[in-house]
Amino acid sequence: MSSDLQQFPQMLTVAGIDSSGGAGINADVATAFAHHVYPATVVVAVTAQNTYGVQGATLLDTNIIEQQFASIADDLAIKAVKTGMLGDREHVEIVAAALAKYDLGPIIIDPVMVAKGGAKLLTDDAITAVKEKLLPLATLVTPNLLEAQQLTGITINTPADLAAAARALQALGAQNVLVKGGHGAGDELTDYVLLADQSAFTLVNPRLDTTRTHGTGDTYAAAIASNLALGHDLKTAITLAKDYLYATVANEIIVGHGHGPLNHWAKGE
Ligand SMILES: Nc1ncnc2c1ncn2[C@@H]1O[C@H](COP(=O)(O)OP(=O)(O)OP(=O)(O)O)[C@@H](O)[C@H]1O
Ligand SMILES: Cc1ncc(COP(=O)(O)O)c(N)n1
Repeated sequence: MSSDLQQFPQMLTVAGIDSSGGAGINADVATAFAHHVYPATVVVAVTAQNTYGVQGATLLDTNIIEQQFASIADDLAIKAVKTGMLGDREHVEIVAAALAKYDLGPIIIDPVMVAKGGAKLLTDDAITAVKEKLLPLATLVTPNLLEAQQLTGITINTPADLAAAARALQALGAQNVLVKGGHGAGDELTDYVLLADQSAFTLVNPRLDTTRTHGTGDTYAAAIASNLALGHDLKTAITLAKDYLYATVANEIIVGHGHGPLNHWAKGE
């Protein structure tokens, strides 16, 4: 009986498709494969974009989104799930309801709001739904600095502000918090992690002089989800994901003419 066999590690990404292949579901699938994890996908949005920016976006009908969740939950053995671009309030609520309904393992919420080129990927009125419906389900939330400010109302200028914003995100219901520092100033980028047991640590790396950073946030969260699907604890999953992400930025590939995609093969194998 196949059900008696050990299932290959499986993760799920719930996000948008990027026609140019560098961000969203495309980045998540590439990241999962690089980790030898099998990726399933719930497509929420289809975007027309390239390395210059986002030219168009369509959110899918909510029925087909619910059906995708049901099809996957009926068959696969998902060990971790991550969300990315969800578009608007209605889609945030549909996704939150599905995440609450099915057991898909730890839930990583990447609260994607704005693309690198500046295009809005989440409507303003959806931010309340993210706070009220999604964050209480989050094993880990992974905002960048701007998203952390939007979600908490705290302006982040100092390390103390950063810690306060992370605590505020926990108060909103996220068990663990990773605030990404890619939008910070200076030669060093600092990610701040606050774990459920109230311990905190930072991950610091040099800022690489490159514009090829399309999909860094997606790749980071997908690598964390992949590591969790492989059985790592959360702290190890985050630390390994950060090493992987850095390698994907450091080992450039030349695709497109703007904010190019990452090198998801950077770690070899
Ligand atoms: N130029 C760079 N050099 C090295 N690391 C980088 C660089 N840019 C971003 N990173 C790393 O990528 C991670 C994600 O950064 P960022 O804060 O930009 O997330 P994000 O805004 O969610 O990403 P995205 O714009 O893809 O959604 C961080 O850990 C950051 O340190
Ligand atoms: C479908 C989709 N999801 C997420 C992003 C964010 O990635 P980035 O900020 O690197 O543009 C994106 N551009 N497109």
